[in-house]
Amino acid sequence: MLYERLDSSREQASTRLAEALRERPGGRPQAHTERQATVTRYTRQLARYDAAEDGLCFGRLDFDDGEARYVGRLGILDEAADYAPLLVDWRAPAARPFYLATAASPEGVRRRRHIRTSRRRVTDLDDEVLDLGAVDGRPEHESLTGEARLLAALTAGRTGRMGDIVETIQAEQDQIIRADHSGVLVVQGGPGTGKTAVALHRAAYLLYTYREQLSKRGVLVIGPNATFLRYISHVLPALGETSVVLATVGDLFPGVRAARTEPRETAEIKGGPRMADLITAAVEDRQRVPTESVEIPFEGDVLLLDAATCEAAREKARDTRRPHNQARRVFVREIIDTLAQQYFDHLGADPYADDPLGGDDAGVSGGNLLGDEVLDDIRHELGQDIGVLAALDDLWPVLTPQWLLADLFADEDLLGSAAAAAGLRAAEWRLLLRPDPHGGRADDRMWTAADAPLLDEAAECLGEDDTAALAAAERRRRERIAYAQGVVDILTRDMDDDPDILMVSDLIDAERLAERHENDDDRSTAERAAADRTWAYGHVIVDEAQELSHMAWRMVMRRCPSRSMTLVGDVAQTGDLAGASSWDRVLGPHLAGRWRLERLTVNYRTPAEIMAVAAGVLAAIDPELELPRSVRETGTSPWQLAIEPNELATELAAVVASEAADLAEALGEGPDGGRLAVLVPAAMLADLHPAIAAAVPGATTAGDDPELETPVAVLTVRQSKGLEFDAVLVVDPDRIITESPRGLNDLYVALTRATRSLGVLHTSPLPEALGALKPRTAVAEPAAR
Ligand SMILES: Nc1ncnc2c1ncn2[C@@H]1O[C@H](COP(=O)(O)OP(=O)(O)OP(=O)(O)O)[C@@H](O)[C@H]1O
Repeated sequence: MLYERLDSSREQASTRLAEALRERPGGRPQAHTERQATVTRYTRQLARYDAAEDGLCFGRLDFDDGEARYVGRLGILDEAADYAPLLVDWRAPAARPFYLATAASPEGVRRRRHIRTSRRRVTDLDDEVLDLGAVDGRPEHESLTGEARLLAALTAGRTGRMGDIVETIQAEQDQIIRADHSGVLVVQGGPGTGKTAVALHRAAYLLYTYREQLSKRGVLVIGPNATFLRYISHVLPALGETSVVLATVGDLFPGVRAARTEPRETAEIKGGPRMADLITAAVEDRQRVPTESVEIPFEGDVLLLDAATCEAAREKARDTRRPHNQARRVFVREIIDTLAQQYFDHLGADPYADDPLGGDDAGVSGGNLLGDEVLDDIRHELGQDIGVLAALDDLWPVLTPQWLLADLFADEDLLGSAAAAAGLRAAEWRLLLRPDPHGGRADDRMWTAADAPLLDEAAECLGEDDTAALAAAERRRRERIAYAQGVVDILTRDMDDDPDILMVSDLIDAERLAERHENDDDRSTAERAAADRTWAYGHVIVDEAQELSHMAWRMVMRRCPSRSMTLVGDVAQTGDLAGASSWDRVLGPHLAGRWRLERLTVNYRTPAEIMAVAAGVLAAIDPELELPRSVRETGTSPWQLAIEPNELATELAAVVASEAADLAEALGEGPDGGRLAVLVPAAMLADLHPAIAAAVPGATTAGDDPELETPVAVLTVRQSKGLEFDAVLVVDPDRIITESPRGLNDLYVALTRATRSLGVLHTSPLPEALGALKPRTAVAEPAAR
């Protein structure tokens, strides 16, 4: 019955969409906008219906009073019966007991039923009876909701794409998903505790609950890298939400692609708080006062621009406290006024002299023979004069963020001067220098992820040179008003002057009518937001938030002036040198204590046997940090295998082939078959990948943009952040540790990526923290298998 309703809603939406698309809106801008809104509305509806197709209804609650309530992926009402709910959207308050009711606190629920369907057929039911009196055997984990269904979800093979968890959200996760959307919520949780899942479901919940508000401003989800964003990109569409912007920090500066990589130490410097001062100083350094007077040829004469005039103009411009490009208008006006006066005085005093500026009598003749309009004309001429403009550009150039930084990083003098003002040592700022193949000016592919926050900071200091844009906007506004006035005139033309008739012009005047048409923009909120650096999002979610640098936080905060944010992460997993070791320390400068903390404590991904090994590494990072509790055991111990250095590639390839075969046997091949990750020190990736690729032909992925849906992925630890696999092989943990000052954190991340099995292969002695690992005795030579 529910599927029949879904079909009929879908049909209705398709028909309306087809009608809207056939419509010819004609010349009226409003008709065009209305048609676009209709198309968007029905396209979204259809996406929502399609997303609900699998597992439309997945739960049923039976209450003590005999009421039965069905819970599913969207809400369906019975129009024939007073809009009684036939199916409750999982995000609606009425669905909450499905996630929260427990035997200890049943909230009136007698039975919770998990319903599994496959292609519209019910394939399985799990019942939980919450009435304590009626239960013989109580569930093993009292705190788990829908344990059987949950464990089935957790032990299923990985697919290389993250899935949604609406059917099995746990109580501690539900609290966070539905937490009040105002203010900053920080969610700290160890590996596998569902931080990413919770963050994405929270986005879906907020869009459902505050749709009106959030669909206008949009929701931004920030993740650590493009591979991760691809991994999570299906979750929100599967929940029927398509209007969220997914981005890395490197994507947040529109028009720039962070295509280059750089040493960690350089990125660390770029992420530090002193960079804000460095950029302010770099901008100030571009507001110059000449050491000697500048000679400017003008109309056959020579004007003199002295240092004192420039200094005074610079002070006036700086006093406006406007960004550089906007304050420039004041600087230009001051200089041109002075030059104009100089020329005017000279013209009026002695218009026929050969050497106008040299004479003692220049400008001192008392009254000027010429009128003010001449002075205005001179100003105008000076404002167009190439020589004057060149001098102004030299003293206070119009700058884009890209030009500012490209010049700065390419020029030792500029960089050294700004760095000294910001308190950077030479050894530090020299890391920022880069040889510039582009002649000092920016190419949009020359930037790194750590540059994006710097470009954003520069954009704040520089501001837009909006003179031309303001003039164009004013011109467009006048055109719109003229058009709207025409509309009002036509509508009121044939009406009598009867005071009892309400005229259209009584209701709306041309100016207001024009304003209504101002927002003619066919792009979706997400598209407009992604293209606009100054866009203020309605809510911002940051995943792997521990990785963000100080400068990145400054940029992210600018994207969300309302500070309605959800930040999820784990300080024990910080790999970036500029990242966080404590939330307090990292968020303090931006939020001054105005944030609240929630914790997730249960690890759904990693079995207890693997977490026992990871526990040693966590203790080595910081004994105070808490290990999340694993929800299940597999009975399989992680293992270690010592290998001779010169045999690493061959042996590793053989182990990979045998593990991949085991996985395929256990989980089958194809899209739902298992996924194996080989996590290697970054310096060894290029050497090891070919041997592995040869051992499992056609089944591996590696490189800058790995394809996670292939059976075997060879990755650096950094690339594996936030991801998960059925089986994981970690290569040379000792080298992973020494590759970075946060090497132990990296190792902790690597060890906690698996849902089933973990093996560690090493060519040097195992780090002490991995003492609990047992040798791989059970595994024979691959050839013998
Ligand atoms: N309530 C749940 N029901 C089913 N699966 C869940 C649930 N919570 C988490 N999971 C699964 O557990 C795995 C780990 O979740 P997720 O990646 O969100 O964890 P995380 O805390 O972000 O991990 P990490 O910090 O290690 O990257 C995912 O496969 C997720 O789907």
